[in-house]
Order: sequence, then structure tokens, then C-alpha cells
Amino acid sequence: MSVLEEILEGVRADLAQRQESVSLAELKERAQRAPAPRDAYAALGGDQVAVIAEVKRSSPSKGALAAIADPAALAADYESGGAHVISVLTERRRFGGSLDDLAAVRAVVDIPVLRKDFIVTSYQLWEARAYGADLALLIVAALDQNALVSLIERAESIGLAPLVEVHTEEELDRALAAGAKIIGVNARNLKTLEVDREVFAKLAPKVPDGIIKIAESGVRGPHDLLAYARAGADAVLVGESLVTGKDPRAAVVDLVTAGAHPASRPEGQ
Ligand SMILES: O=P(O)(O)OC[C@@H](O)[C@@H](O)c1c[nH]c2ccccc12
Repeated sequence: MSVLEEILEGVRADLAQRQESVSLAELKERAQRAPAPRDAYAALGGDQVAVIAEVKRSSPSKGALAAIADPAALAADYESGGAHVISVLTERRRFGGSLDDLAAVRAVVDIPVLRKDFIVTSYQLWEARAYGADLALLIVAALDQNALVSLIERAESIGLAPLVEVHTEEELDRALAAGAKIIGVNARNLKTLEVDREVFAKLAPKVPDGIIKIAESGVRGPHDLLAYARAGADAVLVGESLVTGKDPRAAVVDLVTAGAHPASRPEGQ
């Protein structure tokens, strides 16, 4: 079994438990009371390279990264450092996250928030909205094409911007065929956990204009942001290097500053 399949097995087991205790009707009611969705496209589509800063306690590849006793305080630091979007990992078994983390972050920041999880059913999209998310991650490698198409449609219909994650050209083709408008290229292969920062530069030229391109994973600092930017990234998604550093706010400031620099744009643009 691949790492992704193992993670998905745990995700489905946890999901089944939540579905037993909270009905879809209750979730929908809660989603109705949630703050209106923030505009993710505006946050990611500006002139600068946007920074998506992630609240991440642990990962399957590295184990524990940071305790993060107060995810809201960390997110507030990210926001005050100039982050454009906050990503909150809500997967529990491998990443140490929760929907409570998402709600806590939503309560303190004004910028859009991404629910980062392994979404396989529309129930999880309703959860995302009920707990205040504005974007939801959809991982192509975890979904068959029918599921991908219907989750993209459902996300949009309930006010969530779908961030569609790919790692190969075939997955990119599927994402485009499914109508994705925000595409994340993950440098990490979720089946083997290997990181290859070249994948973004290989796939980005195949993404049509008008679609937001996000480089995910492996950003150690401004240098990596600039390399991704030169390859055409509209945004970078950064977790580990922020949560393991001494000063996450200062680390975000450095990334945002690099992303605002004209040298970060691809040549001729
Ligand atoms: O910690 P990093 O290498 O900066 O990566 C962040 C983010 O890209 C990574 O957490 C991620 C990208 N796609 C995912 C899908 C599921 C879980 C996690 C992820």
C-alpha cells in the first residue's frame, strides 16, 4: 500500500465516526451561520507572488515538526507578516491537525483560509465551510475523475474555492479536464514522499493562462520562492520551514518581500 493509500484509509475511518455523530443537515446549518467566504482568487491573483502559510504540526515524512499549542496565534503571526492565505492541516493521524484548529484560525484572521486535508466526499466540503474555510484542497491522486469533477462543482456551489493538487502531467490533464481554476503542483509525491522541486517547472508551462498556479512543498526560504516564481508560480505554499524556524512571522516577512520583488516574475512578463 502506498503512503497515500494508508493515509486515506485512516481518513475514511475518522470520517465515518464524524458522520455518525454529526448529520449532514447539522453541518449545512452550521455552514449557513459561518462567515461569508473570502475571495481566494483575489488573494492569490495579485501582481506579487502570494504566500500561503501553513499550520502544520507533523508530517508522514518528518514526524513531529512543532507542537503549535496555539494555532490561532501562529496564524495571526503569519497574517501580520503579510501572508495572503493561511493553510490549516485538519488531518489528524499523520499531520496532527483538526477541524477545531481550522475554526480557531478562522476566528482570528481576515485573509482566506484553506482546509488542507484528504477530501473524498462532499461531507468534508460542508465541514470545511461549516468551520469557516474559504478554500479546500482536492488531491487528484486520491480521487477518480467522476469524484474530482463532482467535488470541484460542489465546492464552488457552496462558496469554497477548490485548490486542485497534482504531481504528474497526467494528473494535471485530469485537473484541467475537470475545470480546475486553481492548480497546486506538489513537489512531494504523496505515494513515496519524495520531494522533487523540478516538477513545478516541468508542469507550469502546460497550465493555460488565467489559471492560478501554486508551487507546493519544499520551500526553505526566499531563494526557493524566487526559483518557483521564475518558473511561473503565482503563489507558494509553505509549511515546514515556517513552523520549524525560530520566528515564523519574520520568515513570512522574508518570503512576502521576495515575492513582491520584480525579479520574481518570469522573464518577459
Ligand atoms: O512543509 P512543506 O514542505 O513546506 O509543504 C507544505 C505543503 O505543501 C504540504 O504540507 C502539502 C502539500 N500537499 C499536501 C497534501 C496533503 C498534506 C500536506 C500537503
